This record gives sequence, C-alpha cells and structure tokens, in this order.
Amino acid sequence: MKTIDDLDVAGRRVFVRADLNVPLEGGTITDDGRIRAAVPTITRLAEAGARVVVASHLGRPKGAPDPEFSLAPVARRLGELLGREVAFASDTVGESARSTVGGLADGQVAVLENLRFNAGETSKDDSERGAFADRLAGLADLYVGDGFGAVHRRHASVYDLPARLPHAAGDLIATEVGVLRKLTDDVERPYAVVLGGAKVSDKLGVIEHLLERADRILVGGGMAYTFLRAQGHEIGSSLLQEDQVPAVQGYLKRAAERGVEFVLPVDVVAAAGFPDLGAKAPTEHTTVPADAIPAELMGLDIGPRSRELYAAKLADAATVFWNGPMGVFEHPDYAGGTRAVARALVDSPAFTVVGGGDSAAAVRILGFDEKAFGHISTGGGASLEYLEGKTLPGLAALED
Ligand SMILES: Nc1ncnc2c1ncn2[C@@H]1O[C@H](COP(=O)(O)OP(=O)(O)OP(=O)(O)O)[C@@H](O)[C@H]1O
Ligand SMILES: O=C(O)[C@H](O)COP(=O)(O)O
Repeated sequence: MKTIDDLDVAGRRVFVRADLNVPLEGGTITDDGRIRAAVPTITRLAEAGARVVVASHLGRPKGAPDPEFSLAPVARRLGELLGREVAFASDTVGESARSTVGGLADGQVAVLENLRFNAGETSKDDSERGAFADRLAGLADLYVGDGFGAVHRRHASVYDLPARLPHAAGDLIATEVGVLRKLTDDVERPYAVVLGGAKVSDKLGVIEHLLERADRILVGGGMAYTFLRAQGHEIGSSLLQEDQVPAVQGYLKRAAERGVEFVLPVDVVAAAGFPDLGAKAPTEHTTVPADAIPAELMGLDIGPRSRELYAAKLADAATVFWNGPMGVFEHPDYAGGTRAVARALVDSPAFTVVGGGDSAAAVRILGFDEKAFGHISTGGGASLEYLEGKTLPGLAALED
C-alpha cells in the first residue's frame, strides 16, 4: 500500500476520505475522538502544501440532505483542532462543493457535506455508485484513504473513488492496520474477546471466525439477548435478531465442541422502555436474572453479578479485544456494565484493544484515560471484519 510519502501533494487537490462519524446529541458532539484521529493526516497534507478536501459520512441519512446529519458542527470542531480555518461546502458534489474547493489555496482545508446525502454513495448498484464517484473525482487530483472506521463499506467514496485517482493510505489507516495485524498474526493467549453494542446483525458473523481464534468470548450489550433467546430464555422486549437465533445456536454448539468458552450475562438491568438519552433523567429500572426477563421489560445493561463475572473472566487474559458497549452507556442508569469492563481492561496487564466509534467514545465519556489501553481503534465493524480476515473494500482499493 502506498503512503502519503509516495504522493507529490504540493499544490494538488487531495481528497481525504475520513471517518468523522461522531456521536451527536442535539447538534453537540459528545465525543470528538474520530475527528482528533483524522488530524495528523490532514495537518501533514496541509503543511506539505496540498489543497485538502475532507469528506465523510455521518450517521445513516437516507440518501438525501437531512439537517440532523449535517457535518457542519464537525467541520467547526475540525477547524478548532487543526488550529486553522476550515471552509465548509453545504453540498457534496454540487455548486457549493465546486466553488469551495475551487477557492482553496495551497495548504488550505475544506470539508464537504455528508457523503450519504447522495444515494450514489451507498448504492448497491455499481453504475450508480460509479457515477457518484466520477463526480467526486472531479473535485480532486489525488485520493488519500484515511477513514478506517468505514473501510468495510463498499461505498463510492471508500471503494470506487480510489480507482479513479492516484491514491495512498493515510496515517490513521496505516496505524490501525499495524496494530490489528498483531491480533491476527501471532496473538498471545489466553485471548478474550468482548462483544456488545447494537449493530447486532453486522457483528454476529464475526463470531464464526472468532470461534477459530479466541479462547473466550464474552457477550453483552444488545447482542446478548439473541444469545439468551438462542438458549431458550424469555428476553422480554430486549433487542433481538430473531433470524439469527439458529445461527447463534450453532455457534454455541461449535464453541462447546472446540473448547471455546462463551460468557453470557447472568443478570441484567432492565426497564419498561428505552431511556430518553437527551434528558438523562433518572429512570425506573430493576435488576433481573438473565434467564427470566419479564415480558414487559427490556434489558439495557449487564447486571452487577455479570460485571463481577466478566471482570474475573478478563483478569487472566493476555490479549483482549473489546467491541461494543455492554449497555446503553449514554444514560447513567445503564453505564455500569460498560464502566466495569473498561475498568477490568485498565487493571489488566493484557494487551488491550478497544474497537468502535461508540466503544471508544464510551471509554472517554466515562472518564478513562485512553493511554491506559493498548490501542483504541476508530473502527467498530471495520476492526471486527479485519480480524475476521475478510478483504475490506476500502483497504483493497488502496492496494496498487
Ligand atoms: N441492551 C441494549 N439495547 C439497545 N442498545 C444497546 C444495548 N446495549 C448497548 N446498546 C447501544 O449500542 C450502541 C453502540 O453499538 P455499536 O454496535 O454501534 O458500537 P461500536 O462498535 O462501538 O460502534 P461502530 O460500529 O458504530 O463503530 C450504543 O449507542 C448503546 O446505547
Ligand atoms: O460507526 C461506524 O462503524 C462507521 O462510521 C461506519 O458507519 P456505518 O455502520 O453507518 O456504515
């Protein structure tokens, strides 16, 4: 893979595909980790005299402009972190983008509006994606792929655009791949993996691969309930990926055959509904056994006995990979499980890797020092798919 050093960027328009998909609450960025992670590459390019055109997705808008998902607050924060002025285009490939990019002088930076305001970005149709990539290519001379968190997406700006421009990997991608490779090549054992979060369908598939690699798999967050269901338990109104239940039953069986230990919650913190994450007002909640969640309740965190169990199961690991919060950590009533797992990792002498936009945000929002972890990856789904050994479209596209 080429790096920025292989490109002659001075005076050229350089398209940087970053992953600036940060958590927002009411237009306020609650964790700017992914923006900070994008700074080194952008700074290096600007200092080398490039005209830097930064692009990213934010959230999952439906292929049309939606003010809730505007990158404008992200562009402002990027400017503060870079300590330089950042121009903002109010569209992605339209008049505003063309004039904003056209107005850049050497060393200046612009951010385009959310790539996913255009249906072509995420289209499954090659020609629709290609047509959008052609329009993006018209805005730049060179391409730098640096959005590690999105490299598992076969999207126009990630996959099709680098085929249209001379390209290289940015510093973030180079660092991320360097660290994750350590977990695929020669991992130190016992190797424990902690999985949680809400993107259950995206992440269940990785378990198939982990069964061949990990010694112990701890499951929490929204993912745990599909497992509890697969064991035949009542899970109330908790998050469930019903169509995956047979597959999960297969994973549990294979794990038993292979001697891989699955650790599931023994108790959960549950409530009548999903909490209001805006107000964060105290909610009514209760701790119930994980094998008997009342029909009217929804599991929102792993309970106190599970936290102790998980900490004990992590204590003797030599390597830990953690993706996905253990509960709805954004609300204080349901942050205890995520805090307990973070604490267990901080206290552990193991090589610890935390992957995922929300997982990394959780660690910082809960007040842990990033330096207490071996590596905090900006990629959730991306790091999991990397560990799975899959060919990631955004990395394959950067190869020569
Ligand atoms: N029991 C639960 N029910 C519903 N949602 C949950 C539950 N536990 C955790 N979550 C939610 O999961 C979300 C994070 O999941 P996600 O899979 O996106 O994590 P990530 O891998 O760190 O991020 P990404 O893949 O986006 O980089 C949080 O917003 C949290 O509130
Ligand atoms: O948060 C993430 O995992 C990345 O930014 C990718 O977002 P996506 O899951 O919406 O494609």
